[in-house]
Order: sequence, then structure tokens, then C-alpha cells
Amino acid sequence: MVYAAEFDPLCYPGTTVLINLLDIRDQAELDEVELALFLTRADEPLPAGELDYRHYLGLHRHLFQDVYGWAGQARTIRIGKASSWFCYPEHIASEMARVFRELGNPDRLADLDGGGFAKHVAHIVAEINAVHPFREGNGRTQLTFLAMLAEHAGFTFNADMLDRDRVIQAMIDSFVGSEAPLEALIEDIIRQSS
Ligand SMILES: Nc1ncnc2c1ncn2[C@@H]1O[C@H](COP(=O)(O)OP(=O)(O)OP(=O)(O)O)[C@@H](O)[C@H]1O
Repeated sequence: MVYAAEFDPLCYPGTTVLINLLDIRDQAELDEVELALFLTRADEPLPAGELDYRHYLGLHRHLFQDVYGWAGQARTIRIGKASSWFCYPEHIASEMARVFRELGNPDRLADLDGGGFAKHVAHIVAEINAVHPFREGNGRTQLTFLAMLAEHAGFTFNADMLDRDRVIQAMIDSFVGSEAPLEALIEDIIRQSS
């Protein structure tokens, strides 16, 4: 998805196309190739880690390593979507540290029932979205991480329930103050493993 951005040294000069490892300069073609490469990486075993910020960066690096040289690194310019402007780049590291402190020990997620998990994790995903640590690939990293958290907690992540429009609307709602739609969405996509 193309961002409103300040002058961006990560783009080919005079364009909004991100400089990429494949040197594709057409946005539609880049979208298509980026998605295909992402899907291939998402299908591989995901990097192991502590479900902390370091792990989150490694996850983005894994998913987008074929497309962007900066995969796994936080952005350095301010970006926004529609009327939402995300965290100033200089505050990303401290804000992500705060969000992961709020997440707490991931092993404790297994103590929660579906409703409790959905409420807690909706808040965490909403906060990660409000920070938007990467120049591109935030939505896909968020959902992949959500699936990892669900599985870690013993839930099955029912990806078929992920309706793109519903996800984006829930994220926008969370940005403007209501986490309830995101919570309901998460509750719908997890089901207790037997
Ligand atoms: N207006 C908005 N306000 C807040 N968050 C938004 C808004 N529009 C989209 N989002 C969130 O930002 C994500 C998109 O971020 P980004 O483009 O970095 O991720 P992506 O993985 O490249 O794209 P996508 O999620 O569209 O496939 C969406 O998935 C949604 O979670």
C-alpha cells in the first residue's frame, strides 16, 4: 500500500516506488512480486525467538528479505495513511519497548481464555499498528505475529477468517480509539486447540 510520506530516500528519485533488491520501478509490478515473495517466506518456518521486539524485527526481516535491503530495520522517516500519522521515527524503539512490556511474558497468554486473549492481544496489535515501525510490510508482519502469539497461547489461528476489509477497518477503528472490532475479529479467528 502506498504511503503519504515526507521526501523519502528509500524511493527511486522523483517517485513513490521503494528502491528494491529486484530493481523493479513499476509500483504494480513491485506489489505483485513483493506479495509473491512474501507468501513464499510466510510459508517457511518462521524465525524462532522470544516474541519480543527483537523477534518482531527478525520476523519482518524474514518476510521481506528478498525485496528490501532494510527488511528488519525500523523506518527513519515519518509516514501516515489517510488521516492517521504513525509514530515519529525517533520514538519507535522506545514505543515498541513499551508495547512489548505491556504484552508481558508471552507464556502467560496460555492462562487466558479466548476472550481474554483477544482483548489483551487486540490492544497490543493496535499499539504496534499505531507505531508502524517499518516503512512497508506492517500489516502483514502484524498478522503473522498475531498468528504466532495465538499459536504460542495454544489457540489455532484460523486464517480463513481473515477478511481483508474487516481487518483494515478494525485497525483504523483501533487507531481512532475503539479496539472492540479488532477484539471481536481476533476472537473469531482463534479457536481453542483440543
Ligand atoms: N488509515 C489507517 N489508520 C491506521 N491504520 C491503518 C490505516 N490504513 C491501514 N492501516 C493499517 O496499516 C496496515 C498496512 O500497513 P503496510 O502498508 O505497512 O503493511 P503491508 O503489509 O505492506 O500492507 P497490507 O496490510 O495493506 O497488505 C494495514 O494492514 C492496517 O493494519
